[in-house]
Amino acid sequence: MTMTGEMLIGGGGVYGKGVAFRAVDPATGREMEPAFGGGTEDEVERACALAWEAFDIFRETGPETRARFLETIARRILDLGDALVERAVAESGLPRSRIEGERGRTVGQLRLFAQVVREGGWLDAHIDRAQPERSPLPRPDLRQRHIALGPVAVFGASNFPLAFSVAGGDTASALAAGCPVVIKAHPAHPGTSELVGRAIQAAVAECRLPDGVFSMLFDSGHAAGTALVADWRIKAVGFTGSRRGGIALMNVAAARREPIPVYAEMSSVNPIFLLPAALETRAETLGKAFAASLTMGAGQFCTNPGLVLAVDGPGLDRFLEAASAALRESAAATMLTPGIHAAYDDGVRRLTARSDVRTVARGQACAGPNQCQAALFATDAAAFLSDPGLQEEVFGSASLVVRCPEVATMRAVAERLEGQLTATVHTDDADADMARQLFPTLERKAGRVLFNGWPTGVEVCHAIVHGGPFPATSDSRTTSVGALAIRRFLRPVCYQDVPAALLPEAVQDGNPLNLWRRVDGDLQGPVGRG
Ligand SMILES: NC(=O)c1ccc[n+]([C@@H]2O[C@H](COP(=O)([O-])OP(=O)(O)OC[C@H]3O[C@@H](n4cnc5c(N)ncnc54)[C@H](O)[C@@H]3O)[C@@H](O)[C@H]2O)c1
Ligand SMILES: O=CCCC(=O)C(=O)O
Repeated sequence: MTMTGEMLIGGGGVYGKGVAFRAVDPATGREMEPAFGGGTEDEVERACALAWEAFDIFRETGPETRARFLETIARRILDLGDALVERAVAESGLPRSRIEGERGRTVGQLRLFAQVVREGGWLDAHIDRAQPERSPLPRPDLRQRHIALGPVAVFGASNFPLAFSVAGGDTASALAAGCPVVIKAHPAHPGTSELVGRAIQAAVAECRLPDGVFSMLFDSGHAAGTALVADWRIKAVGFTGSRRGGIALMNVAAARREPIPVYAEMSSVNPIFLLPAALETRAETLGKAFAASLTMGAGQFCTNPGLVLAVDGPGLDRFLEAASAALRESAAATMLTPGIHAAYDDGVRRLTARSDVRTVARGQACAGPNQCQAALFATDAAAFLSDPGLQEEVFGSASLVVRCPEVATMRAVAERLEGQLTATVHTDDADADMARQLFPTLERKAGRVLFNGWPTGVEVCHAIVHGGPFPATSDSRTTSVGALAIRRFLRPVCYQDVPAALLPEAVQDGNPLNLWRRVDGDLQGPVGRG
């Protein structure tokens, strides 16, 4: 498939009339062909109009049609073969093995949502039948199902050019819910975006869905994205990126005549709590494994372990020695964009310059442009507690260790932390009481609480939560990864005394979709399904 630099609007390709830009290979600093035409308000308007036109038809497609559509996207992404992998590697600086793994995750994610759509649990069908004889007042016939919210604007992330981008979790869950998607492609990987976008466009045509089910816009600035979120036809937003970008879009959404939900995943330092007995028994193993998690993918994971808390003493010293030794061996790695690299270097410089923060170790020196040289810092709890600036994420392989005088201080620090995607505890049996005391705080602070593991590497499944209180996300009630993500793009509708001929299938008497439903308070199973 050749790249044209065109945006995809409905079934067609349109070369944007706005400012053109090229992708940059961060490993060489060179610009790549072709030039991508930036979107203007006219093109945003056209994409939103088509999405709105498609909405009522798409949202009422049956579960089987939508599931097949998601599976068709998955197949067409795989059909792109090596061309997709090569372009994604060149645009992101990520190694081939990582991109191949991410492609598998993206395809698996689409297939998971196909299964979710087929099962129909997301419809959440309830029926409370009429009780005309009830006294003192009769009860009307009441039925409830969930429907799609409307067209969704998705902002692809820079750090997962496949799994969190054009056909990533936000797009997959919105399409699964029955929402048309208008994606604002990330300018760091426009070629990858065009390839994947064309695969989705082809799947729309193959499944004979309305053209407006999917559109994709380019813009290296913010105008097209802002106009998209402001458009009255857009009813929700999915975003992964910086805190500043997420908050800017939340403000645009809140200022609309009809405010809409923004599901923004933004910033998290993913604290690691090393409890004393765990440190005592395996400080060296923990130090080495921590360094591996910290440097994975040049640290460009929102789950990167950017903060470590432990009680000061010989166990922590051994941990730091092992982590430092591993970090000193770690090669510098190419970051996603020159901008992200500059932000990393700035963050590291800021920490290095502080008198209350010590540089414990650095990775190997950079050997090429835009490389991340890993950095490990240490401070004490008093300094950390006195300056909220020390909680700020430095996106990349940088982490701060906080030396605490006692376990109670670890808990006090935990209480002061901002919302997080993850919180991790390393324990041994002898730490059980301390872990129990920490637990309620960690549940309040994070979307995922892990024991004796590392936060990088999110499983895509039913039980996962990739979310958390602000600023990890803008809405802690949900997740951007896993089956639950579909709920973000649905809302309940109640049908009161609606004639049988007008009732949607999910709440018709004969249960034609064969769903689990609650009828007059009793959970009733579908025929032939366990
Ligand atoms: N939490 C995460 O998973 C995560 C992932 C990637 C980057 N980041 C952070 O974000 C920084 C920049 O990286 P990035 O370019 O991927 O994120 P970003 O937030 O700058 O951009 C993400 C997307 O949002 C758009 N956007 C940003 N600000 C906007 C605004 N004010 N109005 C309209 N649209 C806007 C961008 O054009 C892009 O499409 C990194 O250095 C890192 O700190 C965090
Ligand atoms: O960067 C955000 C997502 C992180 C992730 O999916 C992972 O750790 O696997």
